[in-house]
Amino acid sequence: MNYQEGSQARIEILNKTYIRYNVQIKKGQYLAFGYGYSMKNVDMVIFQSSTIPQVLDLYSNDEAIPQIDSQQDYISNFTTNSTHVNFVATRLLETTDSNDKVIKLGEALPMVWAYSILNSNLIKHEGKGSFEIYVSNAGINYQRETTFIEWDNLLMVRVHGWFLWFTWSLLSYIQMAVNRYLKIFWKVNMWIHRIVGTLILILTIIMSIVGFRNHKHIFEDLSGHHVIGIIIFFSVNLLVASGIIARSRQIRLKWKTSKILIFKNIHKIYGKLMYLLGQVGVLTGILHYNNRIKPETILWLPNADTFLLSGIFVEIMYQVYRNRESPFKKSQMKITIQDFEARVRSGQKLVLLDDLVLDISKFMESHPGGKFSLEANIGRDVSKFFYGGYSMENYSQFTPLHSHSNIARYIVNGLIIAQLDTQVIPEVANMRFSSSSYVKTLTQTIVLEREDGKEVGFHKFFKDIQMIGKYYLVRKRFRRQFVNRHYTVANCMEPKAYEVYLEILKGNKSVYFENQELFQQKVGGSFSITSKNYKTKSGVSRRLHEFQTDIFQVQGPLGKGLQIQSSGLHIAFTAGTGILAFVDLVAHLIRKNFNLLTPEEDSQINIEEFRFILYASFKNEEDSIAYEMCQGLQNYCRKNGLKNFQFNVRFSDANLNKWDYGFIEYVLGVNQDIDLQRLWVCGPPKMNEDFHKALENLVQNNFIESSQYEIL
Ligand code: HEM
Repeated sequence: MNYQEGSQARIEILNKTYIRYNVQIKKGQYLAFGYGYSMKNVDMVIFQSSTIPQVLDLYSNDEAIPQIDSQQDYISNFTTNSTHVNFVATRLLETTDSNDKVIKLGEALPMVWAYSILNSNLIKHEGKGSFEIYVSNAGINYQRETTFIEWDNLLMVRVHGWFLWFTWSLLSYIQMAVNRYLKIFWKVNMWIHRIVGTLILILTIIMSIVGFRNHKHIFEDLSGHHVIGIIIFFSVNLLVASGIIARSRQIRLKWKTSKILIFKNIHKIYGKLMYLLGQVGVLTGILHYNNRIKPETILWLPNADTFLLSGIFVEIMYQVYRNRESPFKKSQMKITIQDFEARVRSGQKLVLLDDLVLDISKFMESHPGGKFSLEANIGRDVSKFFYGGYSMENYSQFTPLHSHSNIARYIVNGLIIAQLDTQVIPEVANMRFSSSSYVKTLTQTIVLEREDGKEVGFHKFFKDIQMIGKYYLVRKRFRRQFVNRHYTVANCMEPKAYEVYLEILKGNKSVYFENQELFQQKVGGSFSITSKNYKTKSGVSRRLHEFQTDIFQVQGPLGKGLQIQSSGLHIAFTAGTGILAFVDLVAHLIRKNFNLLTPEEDSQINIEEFRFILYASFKNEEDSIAYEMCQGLQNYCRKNGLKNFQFNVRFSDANLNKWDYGFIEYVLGVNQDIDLQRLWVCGPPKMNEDFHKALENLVQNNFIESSQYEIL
C-alpha cells in the first residue's frame, strides 16, 4: 500500500508460520496496523520512525490509547537513510500471547491501518482505512477495502443489534404468544397485538436504517446478514399490511368466513416465517459482530431458541387447557324467552347457547371466526354452530365447521348475562341405548336409558306448545374431542304415538283415550329421540345405534323452541328430516281440531285465527317423513273448511322448481293479508344457507323483520 510519496508497506506470509511486514515511512511519522474492523479492542502493531525507530506489539482497549503488550512478539530491524526509515518485522502467525490475534491460514483477515505524518506518537492520526486480506497457504491475497468502524458508529452498531434483538427475539415472541395463548383476554388482546406490531414495524425500519447508514459499502460488502436484513426491512411492511387486511376482512366480510380464515392464516403463516427470518437475522448479526469486534457479544444466549424451549412447556400447558372442558357458569339472572326476544328487538345484541343468554355486542369484532358469524345470529340460538355440528356456510371447499375449544367456553362464561327461565328445567345425564324403532326407515326413534338405571329425569311428552321445537344435545367424547349432535323433540314420531295420530285422523278418537300414557307430561321410565336412520347417517346417530354400550351425555330440553303464537301466520320451509322440528305442532293441531285437548292445553291456540303452512320437500313419497300424518290433517282441514293447517309437499324426484328467493316472496305475497308471526327454515345446511340469504334480502327490502324468521 502507498499512502504518501515514498512511503510504503508490504505484508507477506513466510513458511506458513510467520507474518512479515516491510514498511518504509518518512522520519518522525508512524504507521500502525490492527487486526480487525476498528482500532478498538484489537491486536496492533506500530512502526514509529522517531529519533530511535521502533516496532511495538500493542493491544487497544475500548476507549484508551493502545497498551504495549507485556510480551513483544515482533522481531524487527530497521535501516535509515537521510529521509526514511525501513522496517522489517516478523511475528509468528500464532503467538503465545493472549492479546495477539491468531492468524489462520485459509481465512479472511480484516485489518485496519492509521498513520500520522506530523507525529510519531499514537495520540492522533491523519489518515486511516481498513481492508481485508486472505491468508492462504500460497501467501496473501489482497481482497478488498472494507468499512472502517469508528467508535461512534460502533455504538450505533450496538444500538442496531440490541434493538433488533429486542424486536425480533423478544417482541415478536410476545406478539405470537399473546395471540396464541392469551385469546381469553380478548378485550385487550387485539390492542396488545396492534401496539406490539406497530413497535416491531417502527423499530425494524429505524434500526435497519441505522444499520444501512453504518455500512456505506453495503452492496460491495454484502454478507448473509445484510441480505436477510434487506429482506426483513421490506417484508415487515407487507406483514403489517397483511395483518390490517386480515383484520378488516374479519370484520367486514359477510357469507365468506372461509375467506376470512384464509386471510387470517396467510397473516399467521407469514408472521411465523418472519419470526424465523428475524431469528436468522439476529443470529447472523451476532455472528457478523463477533467476527469483527472483541469482546464478543453474548446476545445469542437469551435468544429466541431459549424462548422456544420455554415455549414448549407453555404449549403443552395450553394444549392441556384447550382440550379440557370447563363447565359453563350458571347465572342467577333468569329471563323468559319473551323477554329475550323483547331485548333483541330493542337492539341488544344477544344470542342463546344451550339455555344461556350471551351478550356478544363487544365480542363480535374480536371473534376469531369473524364478526359476521355472530352478527348474523343475533337473537338466535348459536349452539349447533358453537358445538361444531353445523356450519352456516356450506358452499366453500373450506367449510368452517368449528368445534369450539375450552378457550371459547371461557370466553362464553364472560359473556353470560342471564339464563333462560323455562317451564321444564334442562337436565344433564349420562345415558345409553335401550331400543329403537321406526315408522319408516328414513328415521329411527331411539330410546335411551340412564347409565345408573335411575329415573330418567327427562319428560317424554310436553303439554305446553312452547316446548315444541326444543332439542336435546347428545354428546360423546371421541379421543380428545366431543362430538355433538342436536336432536329436536318429536314425540309423535314414536311408532306407537304415530299410529294413534293416524287412527285419530281416520276418526277413531277412542284410540287416543286408550293410550293416554303416551300423552302425559311426566318424568318417564324412558326417553326417546328421533334421528336420521343410522344406516344413512354417520357420527353420533350411527354411534348411538351401533355402539350400544357407549355412554352418551344428554342435555335438554334446550333452545328457543318454535315460539308459536296463539294466532297469526306461521310458515315452515323444511326438507328431509327438517320436518321433525314441526311434527309435534302438526300433532297438536290434530288433537286441537279433533277436540282432544284439556281446557288448559286448548287455550294455547286460537283455532280461528291461527294458521300454519308447512312446506316440506322430500326425495319422493317413499323417502318422506310424517307424510301420512301431515297429508291426513290437510285433507281433514280441507274437508271441514278449517284454515289452521296447510301442507305443501314437494318431491324433488319430480323435478319441480327449487324454492328460491322469488318463491319465498310469492308465498309471503299470497298470504300478506294475514299477520306473519313466524317463518321457520329447517333443512339441510345448503338449503338453510340459501334461505338465510334470501330472507336477509327480504329484511333489507322491508318485507319482513329479522326477528320474524328463524333458521333452525
Ligand atoms: C358467542 C359464542 C362464540 C364464542 C365465544 C366463540 C369463540 C371462538 C373462539 C375463541 C375461537 C378460536 C378457536 C377456539 O378457541 O375454538 C373461535 C373460532 C371460530 N368460531 Fe367461534 N365463537 C362463538 C360462536 C361462533 C358461531 C355462532 C360460529 C358460526 C356460526 C362460530 C364460528 C367459528 C369459526 C368458523 C371459528 C374458526 C376460526 C379458525 O379456524 O381460526 N363461532 N370462536
